[in-house]
Formats: sequence, C-alpha cells, structure tokens
Amino acid sequence: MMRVEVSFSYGERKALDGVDFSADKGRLLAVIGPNGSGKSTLLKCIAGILKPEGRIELDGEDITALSPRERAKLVSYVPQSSFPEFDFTVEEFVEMGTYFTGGSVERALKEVGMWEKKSESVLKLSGGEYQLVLIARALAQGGRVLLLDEPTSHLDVNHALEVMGLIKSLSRERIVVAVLHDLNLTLRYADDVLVLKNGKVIWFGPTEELTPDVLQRVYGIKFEFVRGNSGTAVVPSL
Ligand SMILES: Nc1ncnc2c1ncn2[C@@H]1O[C@H](COP(=O)(O)OP(=O)(O)OP(=O)(O)O)[C@@H](O)[C@H]1O
Repeated sequence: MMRVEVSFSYGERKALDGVDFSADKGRLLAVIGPNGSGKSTLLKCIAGILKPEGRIELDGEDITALSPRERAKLVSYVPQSSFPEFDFTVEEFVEMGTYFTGGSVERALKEVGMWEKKSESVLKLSGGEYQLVLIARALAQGGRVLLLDEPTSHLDVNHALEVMGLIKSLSRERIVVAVLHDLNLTLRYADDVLVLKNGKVIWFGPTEELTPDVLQRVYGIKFEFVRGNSGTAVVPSL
C-alpha cells in the first residue's frame, strides 16, 4: 500500500496543494485532470525527481528520505513518451533500467512481449513497440511501484488498448499509477481514479462511482456516460 500526502511549488507557483490519496497492488489507479492540473508533477514527486513537502509511505515506510539509488529500487517511472534518439538495441536500452538495481532484462522484455525483438534498434520500432520497451526498462528496475505518464499518448486505438491491457495486468503484481488523458480508457481500465484540478484533489474513489458531474466540475463542459456491451463511453458535449 502506498500513501501519498504531498504539496509542491515551482518557486512561487503552487503545483500540488495537499494532494492526499492511497494506491494499492491489484488496483490500477488513473490520475486525470486538465492540462496543468499537476499530474506530471505528482508522478515526479513520487519518483523522487522533485522534492515535495509531506510524506510518501510505502507499506508504512516513509520513502521521501531515501537516497535516489534506494528510491530507484522501489519506484520505477516511465516519463511522457518522447521518440528514441540514439541507436541502442532494445536489449541495451532496457539494460539501462538495471543500472542501480541489477534487475533482469530478459524477464522485463518477456513481460511486455518484446523479447523476440531484443536485437532490433530502438530507432526502428513503431510508437507502440517503443512504449512497450519504455515500460520494460522501468520493469527491469524491479520496483514495487510503477508510475506511467500518459502511456498511450502517441498510440492509435488498437495499440492504446494493447498497452492498457498490459498495464492492467502489471497492476496485479505491483502498485501502478498512470496519468491518462483519455477518459474512455480511464473508465475501461482503471480501478480507482484520482481527479486533480489546480493542484488539488477534486475527487478520489473507485471508477464505478465517478459521475459526469465530477467531470463537468473539472473540465467545465457537460458529459454523458453511455453504457454499451463493451463498457461505458464518456461523451462530452459542448
Ligand atoms: N519546471 C516547471 N517550472 C515551473 N512551473 C512548472 C514546471 N513544470 C510544470 N509547471 C507548472 O506546474 C503546473 C502543473 O504542471 P504539470 O505538468 O504537473 O501538469 P499536468 O497536469 O501534468 O499537465 P499536462 O496535462 O499538460 O501534461 C502547471 O501550471 C505548470 O505550468
């Protein structure tokens, strides 16, 4: 179980204001909210890239005081996907994740279904494959917490579903927190949702209790939830 209670400012600008929630293994947590609401800042605070005020507890232990090396053994972070710039093979790229922790590249690549492509250049991968390799690099770190910032942002609907399916299955073994912009993917895959606006928690709870009213309060437009055979769709109306 991870308990988070943090505030963070960039200079004078308060980006997180008393953000308080918990996340558990077996329940995929999605963080949603408008641009600039503090989602990426929150992940960076948990990953140890930024130093927030407050506490982050993992199974009762405060991890905020740990060294970067110790923190890296517990928490893995997949930043917003850029495109690869250097000509590493898939295997070399994932090996970077093991620098502090000595985790297994083979196990991580097999977990995301990319072991067969281990000798290929990352420059030749599709956007979806590259996202899987980024996730494998984080898994190779071997942490108990996996943080993902917009893991489906460059993917078509088919690959987005595939990556979300993988992330959902990864959440059975570890605590997974994913920043998502796509509300439909959120409703379909997340077990719990944390809704941020202006650095504050507007709503936190199980996905099935999220209502169109909450989304309207956060995004400022009306929403309708349409229930179909494959799940619930969110339809915005201007
Ligand atoms: N390095 C920085 N220096 C100063 N202000 C920053 C910095 N990074 C983010 N901010 C500000 O902090 C607030 C939260 O930004 P953050 O990137 O966490 O939001 P977000 O919800 O992830 O946004 P998006 O959905 O656009 O990615 C914003 O007002 C942003 O302008």
